[in-house]
Amino acid sequence: ERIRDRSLPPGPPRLPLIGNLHQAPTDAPWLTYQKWIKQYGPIVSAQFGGNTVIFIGDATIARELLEKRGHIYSDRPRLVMAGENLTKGMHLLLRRYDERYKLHQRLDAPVLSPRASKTYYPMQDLESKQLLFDFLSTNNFQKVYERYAGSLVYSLAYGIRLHTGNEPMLHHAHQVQENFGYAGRVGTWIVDALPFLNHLPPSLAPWKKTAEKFYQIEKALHLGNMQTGLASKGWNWTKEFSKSKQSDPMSEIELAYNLGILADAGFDTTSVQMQATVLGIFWAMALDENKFDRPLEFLPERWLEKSDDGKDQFVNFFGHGRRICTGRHIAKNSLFLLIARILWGFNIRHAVDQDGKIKEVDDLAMTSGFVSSPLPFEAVFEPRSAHSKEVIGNSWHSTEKDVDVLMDSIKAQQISAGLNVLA
Ligand code: HEM
Repeated sequence: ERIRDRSLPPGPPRLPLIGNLHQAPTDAPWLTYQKWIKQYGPIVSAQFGGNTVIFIGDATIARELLEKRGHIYSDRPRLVMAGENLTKGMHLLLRRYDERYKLHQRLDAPVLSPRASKTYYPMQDLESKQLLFDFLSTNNFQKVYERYAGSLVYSLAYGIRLHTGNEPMLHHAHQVQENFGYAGRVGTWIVDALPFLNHLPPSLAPWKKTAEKFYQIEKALHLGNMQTGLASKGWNWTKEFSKSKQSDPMSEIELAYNLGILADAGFDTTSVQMQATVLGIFWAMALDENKFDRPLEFLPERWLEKSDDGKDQFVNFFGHGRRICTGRHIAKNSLFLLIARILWGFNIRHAVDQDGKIKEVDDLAMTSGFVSSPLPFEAVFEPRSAHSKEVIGNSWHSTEKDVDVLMDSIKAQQISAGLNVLA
């Protein structure tokens, strides 16, 4: 603690060399960071091995720093295991904020703009009709939502629909996400705390073997999907990107990773926990008692009136500034359509046990890692009436389901909206 840099914000006491590494939480880290923010104030610093991390727990400060001064705060720290050994510098989320990152953003931007995102309605319409139809026969909502999200981005990126949610490709993608989460866990890899150890030969650096195994699994997924995308009949992002001049300087594998990361970011996104040197703690900001009355209560009406009480409330659920989620327009359109259609078609109830007693749900129980989602719980989806059941069935059976036809209709829509379509 004596060696703490006095110019840094306050934070928990440190040990020599390792700093706060021994306190690095592997489970629900946001709870520890929220505790530190309550104890030390809205800007907290901690030292994880060689990395200094600044946590921000106030929405106004986060916007001030991460948006208005985004040119300084858009970089990522060095993550040797996840960023270098596993993804070989090709993971968009972990890329330094440099010219190569900007090239990737320029490649993605035309298909993710608000105007382009609007044209994806035919795919969102089809997938949401299947989602409602699936709810007539199952309450397994995790799987139903996941199939929706996966099928939507895989159709857009590669022209691949996921009909059941049991496809081996989805299993492969999950394995990749899991490996990435494991490689990115704070406090797991000594080489993240002491990067010079990465110069050791593989025989003395066992983590390199793990990283290489994970790399091969991921490479096979992205390259295989890109080939399918290029061979598919209809329009898709793979074809569009391969015609873009932004992809000229990229190798085949770099382009495959760009597409793969984009697609995978699009379907396993319950909440993304990014590593950064300056990290906005959404959990603390969204539950800030100074800005929200009774923050843990479900009071949707709190959003109906724009707050004029001077409290700058947290609304940045997709991140801040230059590293903001680039798929947010697609995500918001999906959420609007799904929420409206589900509420129109279904009553959602607690599950009950054999004695008819309600099975309570802990709505704060979440998985930990880069990507975090609710721990499994049960719920019951019941059609609101015989009429809604009939409409759901008829809409699903009569809708166009050919992905190539739908993707070509999207392309036609983009052309008529004046967008520059290359493929
Ligand atoms: C409700 C759904 C979604 C949520 C809550 C969400 C949230 C986030 C968050 C919090 C980040 C990190 C921002 C940061 O680093 O500060 C992110 C990044 C990202 N998201 Fe999303 N996202 C969602 C859907 C999507 C979809 C559908 C796509 C793709 C079609 C997507 C693509 C990406 C990409 C590519 C990044 C990395 C951006 C970069 O670093 O350049 N996301 N998302």
